[in-house]
Amino acid sequence: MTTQYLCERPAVRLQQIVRQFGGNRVIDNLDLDIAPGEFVALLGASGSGKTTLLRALAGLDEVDGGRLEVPEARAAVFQEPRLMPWKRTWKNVTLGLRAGDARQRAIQALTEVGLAHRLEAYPGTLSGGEAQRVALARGLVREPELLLLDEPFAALDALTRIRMHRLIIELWQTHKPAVLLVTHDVDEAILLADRIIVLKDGRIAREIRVALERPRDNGQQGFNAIRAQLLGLLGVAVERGEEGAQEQRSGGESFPPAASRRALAG
Ligand SMILES: Nc1ncnc2c1ncn2[C@@H]1O[C@H](COP(=O)(O)OP(=O)(O)OP(=O)(O)O)[C@@H](O)[C@H]1O
Repeated sequence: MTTQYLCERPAVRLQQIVRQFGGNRVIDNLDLDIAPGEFVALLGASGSGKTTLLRALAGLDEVDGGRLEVPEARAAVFQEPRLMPWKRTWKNVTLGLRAGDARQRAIQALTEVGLAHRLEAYPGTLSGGEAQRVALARGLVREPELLLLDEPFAALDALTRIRMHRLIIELWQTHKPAVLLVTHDVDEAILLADRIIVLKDGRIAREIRVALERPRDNGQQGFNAIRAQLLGLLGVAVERGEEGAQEQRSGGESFPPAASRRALAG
């Protein structure tokens, strides 16, 4: 499948990307454009190549073929915050920045993620959600044109995850980087993304544009239809009536139906 070009100068342009391990072709002639400021979510079964693709975009891994155009200013946040335990919070944020106004910039980024009061704390004293916000601040401080997120909310409890969804949208709307979010969570993808890409065997199986108004919630009209479409594409059977029934019980975003909550966790 060939992705249509979205604009003259995309933030990301992948052409015929190939990545293989031994004889196993994990990314298979993949084409993808991401527009500046676009929020794209990547869904797919375990082993479909999501992390491999994200790591290539982050510059953490090579590709074996094809052409990869990415902005120099890019940052990645992973499922685990990857902080240096012996460095204070603000120092973790400034790692790799030139001195000068680094501390000021760290304070600003930490304030944006609601952690101005934790500047001097060591990572070991932070909650999981706080540590992940530090990781986000460390990304933000680099003013990335491309923000790569590999299941950054997966290890958090449901309420913290909801707060993080709101925060990420707020930060995205302020800074407008292009975002590529790898997730297993169908509802998370619909809540956050402009476009959802379903990856299968290292290829794009389908793209869905999410035209729902923001702020979004999973009770919104149109949400269920997109969810059903995605679950179908992902091969997750949902019993007739179960979706609606669960949604009525839970209401709001906080407790999405079990079928879509991490539907694809491997
Ligand atoms: N360094 C490696 N060496 C060998 N095989 C690898 C390597 N990295 C990834 N693979 C293989 O590539 C395939 C895709 O892996 P990848 O981690 O990209 O999938 P994924 O879609 O992110 O899966 P998950 O949802 O479980 O995280 C898997 O079959 C995996 O075993």
